[in-house]
Amino acid sequence: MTNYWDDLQTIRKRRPLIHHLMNYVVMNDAANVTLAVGASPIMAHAREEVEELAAKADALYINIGTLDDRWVESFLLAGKAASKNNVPVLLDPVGAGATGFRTETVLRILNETEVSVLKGNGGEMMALAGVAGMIKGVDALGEANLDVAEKLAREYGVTAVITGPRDYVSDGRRSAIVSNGTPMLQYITGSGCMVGSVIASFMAVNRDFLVTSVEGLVTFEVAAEKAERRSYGPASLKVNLIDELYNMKPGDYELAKVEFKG
Ligand SMILES: Nc1ncnc2c1ncn2[C@@H]1O[C@H](COP(=O)(O)OP(=O)(O)O)[C@@H](O)[C@H]1O
Ligand SMILES: Cc1ncsc1CCOP(=O)(O)O
Ligand SMILES: [Mg+2]
Repeated sequence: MTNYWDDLQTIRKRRPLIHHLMNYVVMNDAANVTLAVGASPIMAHAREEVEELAAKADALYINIGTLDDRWVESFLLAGKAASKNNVPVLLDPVGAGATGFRTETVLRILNETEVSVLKGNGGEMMALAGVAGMIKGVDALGEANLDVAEKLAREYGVTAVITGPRDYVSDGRRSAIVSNGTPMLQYITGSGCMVGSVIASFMAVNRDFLVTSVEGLVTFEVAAEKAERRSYGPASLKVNLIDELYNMKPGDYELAKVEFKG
């Protein structure tokens, strides 16, 4: 089912264009991570150009992290243009549940555009499933579970990806749990945003979104595990992580810890 290495090679060969509407905090890191896996990032959120770019991209990544009214207009314009042109969309609901504006914006994007993958941390995804109080700003206060991923997948017609110590993935029919990664990822701002860039790069070359979600999670997290061995703390982890993504080898995928269900 998953063919990590073949899909990574396809990314490196085709260099798909990944249009990001990415928050200001993580914009530079997400671009570097996208380049390191072999795809081609553009970070663009002006309403004057997002439709044109999203329509021609190989995947669209909407991350609401530093939203305001103008960004929201751009999210919807880009999402609709992508949907109309069969471009897959990944949505990261950063801080959903922390404010009404964030939750409402996520629900508008889900209702008005064709989102393929909804990826958030445990607190954000629990909030979207109707469980309040598990988010502080952009950080989760606890873990979710596979039932929540299945519920969200069915309710919104998406592949739901809930990140955390273990990642829960479901398309409503099939599910998977990914147990790679390292706790030190919690000390880098944007680790969730960056794994989104890797998943979006896989979505650009394979339309089985349960598979591409697992491929993106495993690629990012195995690279993080390797990077941690050479890192003194979070700052060097981030640098080493980009290097390890760039240097992924077929044998690295033997470290994948994935349990498929259904
Ligand atoms: N305790 C942990 N152990 C291993 N990996 C983790 C841990 N916490 C987070 N991760 C990994 O870090 C990345 C970001 O996840 P998370 O921290 O949930 O997102 P966010 O940064 O959006 O809050 C994911 O790849 C996730 O699997
Ligand atoms: C700190 C912060 N504030 C607004 S967006 C952002 C980055 C969030 O990144 P992540 O969701 O990967 O933790
Ligand atoms: Mg996040």
